[in-house]
Amino acid sequence: MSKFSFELAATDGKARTGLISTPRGDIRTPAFMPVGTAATVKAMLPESVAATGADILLGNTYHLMLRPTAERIDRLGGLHKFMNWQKPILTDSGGFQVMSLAGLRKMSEEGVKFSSHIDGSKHMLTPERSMEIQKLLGSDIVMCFDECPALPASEEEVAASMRMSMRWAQRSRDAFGDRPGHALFGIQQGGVTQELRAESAEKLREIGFEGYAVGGLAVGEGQEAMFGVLDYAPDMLPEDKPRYLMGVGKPDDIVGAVARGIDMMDCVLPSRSGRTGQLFTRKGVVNIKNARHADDPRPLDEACSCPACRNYSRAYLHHVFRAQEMISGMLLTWHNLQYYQDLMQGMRDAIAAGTFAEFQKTFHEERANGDI
Ligand SMILES: Nc1nc2c(CCNCC3CCCC3)c3[nH]c(NCCc4ccccc4)nc3cc2c(=O)[nH]1
Ligand SMILES: [Zn+2]
Repeated sequence: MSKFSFELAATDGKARTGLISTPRGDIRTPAFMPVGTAATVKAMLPESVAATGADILLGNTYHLMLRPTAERIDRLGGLHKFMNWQKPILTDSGGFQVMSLAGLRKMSEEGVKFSSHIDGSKHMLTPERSMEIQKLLGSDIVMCFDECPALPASEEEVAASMRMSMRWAQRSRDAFGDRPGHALFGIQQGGVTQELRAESAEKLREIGFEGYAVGGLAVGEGQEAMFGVLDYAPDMLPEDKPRYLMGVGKPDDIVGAVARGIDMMDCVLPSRSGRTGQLFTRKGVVNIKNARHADDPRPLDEACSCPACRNYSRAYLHHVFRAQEMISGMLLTWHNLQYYQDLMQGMRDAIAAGTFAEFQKTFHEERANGDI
């Protein structure tokens, strides 16, 4: 059983490119991780997700503990076997999803009591239970059980919440146990307050993790405030370990985060917006629902290698979207995930070549020119 390790290959300014090695395969960084909430990346076969270039995908403790339950997935051989994805899987710890999805929630030092948004059944998540669920799922990268404070929140509330998350991080570490080849990532909290971010980073370093996430962002603070935090927060985390920015984001958020030293990101945006007809291209977002595409014989993006761009016209994509045909979600999701993976590959190449500044310049210029 080989172990979990991270090698930096090159840096360009604060941007880094490297490789996370795990027993289930390597993850090229900077990496974008598609979200597979209910043991599926919606509208995609696993082999299609792999074909886009994704090295790792996300599973979700909250959804899977409710349905079909972690115990059932364990009995059936674990999440990799269950969903036919043999590469690495990272699972979030569930706390964030409880706060955004569950009904009737009761927070305490122990954890969170909540009722299922599916059938109203009662559940409890604690650091210990979250570690147990993620172990039953068999995920390769496990996230600490944390609390992400909802905005607006006073500095005192953010401080108290961060300190509870740090106590939960210790309990997560203690409950995780010794699992060679698997990783436990700590999650930095502290809102947009530098001193609180520093206190959180110090506590996480003391406990010691195989990777570190920047949490508590992309919760409505806006890109400027998020970048403001990213101008200092990643540097507070150990330089030789992966840095994971949770829940991000739009393509320009991603480029800006990589420029500030982030190695991994996840977001539902490419898949969710694919299903609503929002298509990401180098020149900006195309809304395929718009009538102007009805007679357009051109591909969406002639530079894209995905099936939607290789084999179909904009007119066809417009038609199947309007007709709400199932192939629409499949093609549009595939395109958006391919766009995100091509964006990551472009950044990995640029950082390795020392041309990341030019990459950023071209990225923004192409989008500004419109005419998509
Ligand atoms: N543990 C934890 N998770 C966070 C998450 C969930 C990351 N995706 C998990 C996947 C696992 C399964 C589901 C997702 C976040 N997501 C966001 N923003 C998403 C913003 C967004 C929402 C909808 C559309 C686009 C962007 N901020 C986050 C902060 C935290 C955090 O502090 N702690
Ligand atoms: Zn495409």
